[in-house]
Amino acid sequence: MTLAIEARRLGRCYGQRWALTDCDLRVPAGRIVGLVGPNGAGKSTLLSLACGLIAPTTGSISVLGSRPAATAEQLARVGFVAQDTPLYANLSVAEHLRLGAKLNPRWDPRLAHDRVRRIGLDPGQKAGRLSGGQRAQLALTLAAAKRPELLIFDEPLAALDPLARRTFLQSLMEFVAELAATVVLSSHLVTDLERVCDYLVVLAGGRVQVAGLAEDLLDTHHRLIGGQGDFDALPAEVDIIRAERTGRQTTLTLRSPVMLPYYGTQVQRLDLEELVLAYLRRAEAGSGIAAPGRLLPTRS
Ligand SMILES: Nc1ncnc2c1ncn2[C@@H]1O[C@H](COP(=O)(O)OP(=O)(O)OP(=O)(O)O)[C@@H](O)[C@H]1O
Repeated sequence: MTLAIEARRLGRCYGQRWALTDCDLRVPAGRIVGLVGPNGAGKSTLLSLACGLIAPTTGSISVLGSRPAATAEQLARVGFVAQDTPLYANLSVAEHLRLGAKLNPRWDPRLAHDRVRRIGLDPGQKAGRLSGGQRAQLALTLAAAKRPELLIFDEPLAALDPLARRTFLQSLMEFVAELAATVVLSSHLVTDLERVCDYLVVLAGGRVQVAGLAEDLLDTHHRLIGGQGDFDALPAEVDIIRAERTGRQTTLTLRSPVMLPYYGTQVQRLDLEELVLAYLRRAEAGSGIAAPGRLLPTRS
């Protein structure tokens, strides 16, 4: 399997503070990847490592099979749009395209010009006068016209209103279909990304909490609702992500690679938001959940 990003025991420290710890990831190529996590989770740090803007403190990362930013050719294979869509305020849209053509060996002028026309940007307009949505579209155009194999966006939706978000994601999907590239998008909210992402990485507290194909994650995570003693004998391979008790009722959110044959309990599927929230709550609690035998009430 071709990997877009492979990280092994990856860590990054700023001064005394670890922003990313023990990160193991194998992100397959050809996917639209959602990198989700709260403020300070380490998303920008991971993406900056993937682009070669910063170096690992521990472990290693490879992107499309090579060390990030190792060569000019490797740089050309990766497009990166940092947070706040950095553009030159005093340059016009057309000047941005000319600059892109000069700096990028694989630049596709047709794609860039067609796209600017389609989204109705005035080529003479200075970037500093564009709206947030227009800036995001210009940044997307510049990154895509590089014809990268991997396109990375750090929180591209944060400054956009709901309509601009939709338009941006729609444009992104068009580009993805045209470029056949792997795309990584980060966000605080999985709801921003769930319509477009087919692979999910949840980061919290500088650690990867869960990663995988969205459909596999949905197939292997469930909520079980039952009474005391209903869950005494969970299979060993079950990972309890979250346990809540109200009165006599116990609700477990768990990951199980096997079918759960529990009679007398309700088994519910989770949506992606519920799944991500369960992992974020577990990370916030700081510990992970104890092994089932220790956590669950014993049958009397
Ligand atoms: N250049 C830096 N110097 C010192 N600490 C940093 C630096 N960059 C990030 N950090 C710290 O590393 C941790 C992770 O930050 P990072 O920006 O990677 O998280 P994030 O998930 O992208 O957050 P946000 O969603 O708020 O942008 C935070 O505690 C942050 O304060």
